[in-house]
Amino acid sequence: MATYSRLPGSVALITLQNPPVNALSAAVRQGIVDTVQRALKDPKVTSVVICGQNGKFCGGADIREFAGPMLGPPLVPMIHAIEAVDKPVAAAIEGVALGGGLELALGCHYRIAHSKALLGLPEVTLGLLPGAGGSQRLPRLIGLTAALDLITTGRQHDSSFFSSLHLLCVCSQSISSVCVSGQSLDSRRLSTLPCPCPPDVDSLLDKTMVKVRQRSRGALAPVACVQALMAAASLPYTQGMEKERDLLTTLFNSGQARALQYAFFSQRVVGKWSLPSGASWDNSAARTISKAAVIGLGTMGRGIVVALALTGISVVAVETQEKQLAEASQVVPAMLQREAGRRSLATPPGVISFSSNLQDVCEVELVIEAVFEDMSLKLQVFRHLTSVCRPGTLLCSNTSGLDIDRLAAVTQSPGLVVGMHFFAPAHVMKLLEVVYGPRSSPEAVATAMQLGKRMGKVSVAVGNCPGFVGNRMLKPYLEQANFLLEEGATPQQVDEVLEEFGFPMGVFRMSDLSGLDVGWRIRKEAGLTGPGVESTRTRQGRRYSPLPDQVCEAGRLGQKTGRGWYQYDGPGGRVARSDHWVNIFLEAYRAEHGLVARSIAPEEILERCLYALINEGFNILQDAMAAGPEDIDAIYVFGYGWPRHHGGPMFHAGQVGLGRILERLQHHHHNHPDVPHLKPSTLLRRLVAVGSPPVQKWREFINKERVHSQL
Ligand SMILES: CCCCCCCCCCCCC[C@H](O)CC(=O)SCCNC(=O)CCNC(=O)[C@H](O)C(C)(C)COP(=O)(O)OP(=O)(O)OC[C@H]1O[C@@H](n2cnc3c(N)ncnc32)[C@H](O)[C@@H]1OP(=O)(O)O
Repeated sequence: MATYSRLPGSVALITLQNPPVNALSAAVRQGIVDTVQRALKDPKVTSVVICGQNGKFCGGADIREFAGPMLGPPLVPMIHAIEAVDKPVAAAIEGVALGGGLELALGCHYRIAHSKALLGLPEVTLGLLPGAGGSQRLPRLIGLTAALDLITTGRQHDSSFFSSLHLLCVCSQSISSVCVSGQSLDSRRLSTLPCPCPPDVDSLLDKTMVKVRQRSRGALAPVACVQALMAAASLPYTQGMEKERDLLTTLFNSGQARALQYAFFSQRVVGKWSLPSGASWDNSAARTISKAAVIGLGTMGRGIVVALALTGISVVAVETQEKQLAEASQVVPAMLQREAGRRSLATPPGVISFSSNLQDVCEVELVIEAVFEDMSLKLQVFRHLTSVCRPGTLLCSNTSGLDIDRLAAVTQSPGLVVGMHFFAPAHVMKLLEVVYGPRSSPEAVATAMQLGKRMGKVSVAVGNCPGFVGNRMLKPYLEQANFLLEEGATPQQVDEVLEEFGFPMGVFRMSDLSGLDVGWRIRKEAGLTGPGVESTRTRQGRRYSPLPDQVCEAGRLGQKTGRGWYQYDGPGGRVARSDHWVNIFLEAYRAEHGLVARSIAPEEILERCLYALINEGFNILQDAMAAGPEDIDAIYVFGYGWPRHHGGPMFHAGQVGLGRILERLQHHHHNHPDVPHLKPSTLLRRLVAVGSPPVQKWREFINKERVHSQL
């Protein structure tokens, strides 16, 4: 709703009220219409100020309402009516003015903002465009060039940025004196102004279109944003508004908008974590950490040190290898300085001290072990930590998939052990998997989750199983990609299909980037390859592709060696080029194993890679290793490059249709009975059997099934 009050003198104050961000719900819009009418009718009122309750102007249209029928007064005519009134109306912006909130402010005649307020038009991140006149008014106020950048990226800025673009008036006169002076409002109505364009407007629009298509492959909204701004640059306001409405209608009805809005809410749902034990975000107290330590200063460890220091935590950075320590003590402060310069930090960065002595962690409250991915080494470190740390210190491991409970078992307080699985580069990547073992205490989980939030991460609580959630699902995906090579595909073909779907990198380019030896080492540890293991295509009772092992054995470890599934300009090269060696190698491999190459359709490539991954997601939900589909989807969007406009693997399954996913998995499993990952999960079958409920209902369904022991 919106409340009306009269300030001393002749100013009417309208306050938007819809906690927590005063989103423009039907009730708020109705409140605005009613209170503006009241102000207009009151002869004593000569000017109007619109503000938001609790220090927040407005977070935009109420996204929750997008799922249902549009009720209440529509936004576009409401804003237009405000712009048209003959009493000056000012938006007084505190906190945020985003999306429809900023569009409302653009319909006002004046805008005043608190220096810390954040403003922007982030609709593109929700698969939309600023559809309440924003795409037409903003360029008329700040010019086409600046508007293109703001609207196609959805970037938010503080008020000093917008003051410099003259979006805000630094009011030397009060609103009431504007009225008293009888200044005409004509020039304050943005819809009446021409759109300032640079001389090379066509080239600017063309270049922006190319850029947005490259940046977010397959995404509709950025393209529609450019089209709306083309209209602003070339058409009168009324026709521009028609174009805005048409584009918005198309976007609204697209699956992409639904996917992006789901992604917005799933990011928030995962913060409200719960464990099978009943412990949850609202019943578990977190400790506030001010001193931490990181053990191991390889790539991951260095990033973690920086991520911690950026939050103001002081860090003891330990590395026992002298050479590595010397290098890290040069590199890490520079990384920290660079990162601190990029962000506006609320507190100064924490102090980092470097040491080669594990004893130096004895005073810290939390330790993150980030040594080599080797269980015996990690066990050794945990044994040592439990003997040198103060009782009560939280011990965390950055393992990417090893058993947290085995590490906990060698400590004095297994309840204080959790996994904190960062993604490289750890100070940049948004995802953190917080892994709870059977003995991890709610306090330890809550502390790791809160620490992740402080570091600006999307933290997701996951259960302790090999590979946790992200890497466990990656396994069948990689496996299918390798099988496809055996059957006749090339790395480029597979990668192109996945990149066309929207992944920034296909599976083989991604493997080259991460280093092929990572998986090789894990497979050796699992006894799947290595000396003495027979070179067959069946291992440990299931189909196995030795292809990636053989590529490693040829000394091709990916970008770092200049050769992998592709060739590069040299070790560390970035540009992947197809390599004749790989084609010859694949042909020889197929000949050796009596395989006849066939032409494989892009649909089969996509289905086998994605549906195998999705199927594992259902198994993970069934095993209660993730609390709900939103957790899996957030992990894939924030950690594995899953295209956000496809929502996440589980959301995508719902959009494709669970029946269809089941049918295709059955088909592929029938063709490949020795591949267990293609066998449809029981949960998927159960969901199809009850009519394929929407993804938002799965959590409830799974919990009920569990109670009735159906899963
Ligand atoms: C069928 C064809 C029809 C076609 C025509 C239809 C015509 C319809 C006309 C529409 C016109 C379009 C209007 C406009 O252009 C569209 C928009 O405005 S879209 C919304 C744009 N705004 C945003 O994207 C802002 C999103 N929010 C944020 O970025 C952040 O929440 C924040 C505001 C910066 C605050 O951040 P934090 O303090 O960190 O808090 P949280 O993020 O955790 O949020 C707290 C709480 O609030 C909920 N929430 C936030 N914003 C909204 C919102 N806009 N609507 C609803 N709810 C919102 C959030 O989910 C959290 O909820 P909780 O998890 O606590 O339940």
